[in-house]
Amino acid sequence: MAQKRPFNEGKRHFKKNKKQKSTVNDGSNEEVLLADVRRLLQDTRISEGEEKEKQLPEQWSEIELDISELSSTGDGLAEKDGQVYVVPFAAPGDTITAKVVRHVQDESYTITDFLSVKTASHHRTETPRCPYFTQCSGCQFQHLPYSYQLAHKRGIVEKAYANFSSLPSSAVPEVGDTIGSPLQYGYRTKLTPHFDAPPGARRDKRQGLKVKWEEVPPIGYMKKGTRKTMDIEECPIGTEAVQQGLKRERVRVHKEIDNYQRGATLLLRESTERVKKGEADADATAKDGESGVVIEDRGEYVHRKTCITDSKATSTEYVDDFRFDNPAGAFFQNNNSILPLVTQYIRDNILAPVSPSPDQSNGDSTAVKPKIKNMIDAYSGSGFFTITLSQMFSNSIGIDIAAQSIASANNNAKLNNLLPDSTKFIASDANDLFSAVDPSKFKPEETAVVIDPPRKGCDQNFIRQLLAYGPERVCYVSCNVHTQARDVGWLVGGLEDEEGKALEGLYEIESLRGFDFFPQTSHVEGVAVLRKKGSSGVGDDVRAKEQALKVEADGPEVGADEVDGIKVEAKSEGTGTDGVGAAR
Ligand SMILES: C[S@@+](CC[C@H](N)C(=O)[O-])C[C@H]1O[C@@H](n2cnc3c(N)ncnc32)[C@H](O)[C@@H]1O
Repeated sequence: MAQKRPFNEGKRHFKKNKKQKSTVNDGSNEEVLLADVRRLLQDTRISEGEEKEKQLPEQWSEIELDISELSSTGDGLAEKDGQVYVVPFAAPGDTITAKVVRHVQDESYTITDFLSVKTASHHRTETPRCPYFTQCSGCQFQHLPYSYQLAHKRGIVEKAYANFSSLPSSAVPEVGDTIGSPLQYGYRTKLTPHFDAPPGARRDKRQGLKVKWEEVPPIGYMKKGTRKTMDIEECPIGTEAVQQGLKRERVRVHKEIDNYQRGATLLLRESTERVKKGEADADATAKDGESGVVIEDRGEYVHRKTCITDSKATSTEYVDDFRFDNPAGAFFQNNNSILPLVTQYIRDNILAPVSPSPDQSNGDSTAVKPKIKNMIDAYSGSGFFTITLSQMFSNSIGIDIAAQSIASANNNAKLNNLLPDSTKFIASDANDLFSAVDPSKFKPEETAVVIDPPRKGCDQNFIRQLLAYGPERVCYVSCNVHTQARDVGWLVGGLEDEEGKALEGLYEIESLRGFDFFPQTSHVEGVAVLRKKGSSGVGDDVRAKEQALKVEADGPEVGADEVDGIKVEAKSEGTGTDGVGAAR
């Protein structure tokens, strides 16, 4: 049983009804967890003014906890005596033996380490495939059935909009079922395990000495709840080619460790060679079993999959029949198996809904000419959405701050036979985009905007400019549904301009759902489709904005690049880093 003593002896602990902190948030794990903790505490909170001395278990003591729910960060939550305990690798209904790690005094919650399951929940039905599950920080849900994971992720999207959008519930539609990943293990096309320098390496370097490796360090991922790297020999969420790459890289590092002067992050990125069956190089199939090559039968093609470890080498991925070539170290979506589902979903939803006319009773709505003919893909990376959606639009423009990604995007447009006068890419900060849009060429009522920013979401300035431009439709894709909810909240409910004056929101949420890009983890990719409020035509307010934008867009600036109605400052540098799954 847990030993108890007054936490922080001598101090009185009150359950306060204190004013909650601002929810203008950064979508960090801590903030998301806190929202769940506060909501759980609301049910147990004692009335204002009432005092209670809180007895909290000692640090590092063992306690038993009854898990009542899963947080949006993937942890089990247990409430006990007005304190919430955060327990990794748990399931609602479990009784868990856990170790107390840290009390977060001001917010009445305690971080614990998972030790063992005392009584198993009926949800705990799966045998984890990974031997490191419950130690490695990468996966949270290998003990839970996939249907449960998907339902939980729907709840994450619901809570994100309830906690972080600042919208009334009436403005948020029912969240759709989470679309599952066709592959639930063996899906991840990129892994980045790392190893640390030996103790004293910095001092040796400062003294000009060669770093001494007494032994090969652990090569893997962070151990849950620590800053230590744990040795990982296999990672079953990686694709077969990537897992083989992990084995080879481990052997190589073991041999070459003395050549390293510091710790390092290893890159394991799948690359695919597509060969038509029956054609000359189809003897590729004969290479099945060849070390490092994984053969996949893809109908009329054979896919030969290998693992690249040089970040500058080119990796190739096929999404349906679209081909994407990227430097292996650059950002590209990591779960290829779900990408055809997400692109098809966006194709089905991005245009204003069109009702088939009576002579189209077969439901073929393609004969109805949609009024939207332009697409702007802000945060385009190497063109994934621009290219997979471009056939739907007369003009598509992708913008990304990373010049390297834009170079790849231009190359990818060529590889997919897209015409340069209809699909273009520009290296620029998305924040500069809408102030430079010429609405006479890119009419807002004829334009849909796709947004797929990094985890931190959009800059407020970007949102203000998007509202000023006012495209007919917006499709917001995000690997962080909490910052997405915040940003969508501004697009729907408005925000302040730079002088603090209220800017009205222009949109309503048409649909909202998650896609499970990362099975076995608590991550969920959100897709929100927005339409202009009451839209079918162009209102006076939009016409006024068009007029204002025409004035702003008058005359090219020095050094500006003009591409068919969009004038932007070309940027020569960018991050180009992977914004997803920092643990790997
Ligand atoms: C999550 S990735 C999405 C990339 C692309 N949509 C895809 O699916 O491959 C986010 C992208 O935003 C870009 N980015 C980050 N900040 C930006 C900014 N201020 N303006 C334009 N692009 C930016 C990054 O370079 C990265 O390519």
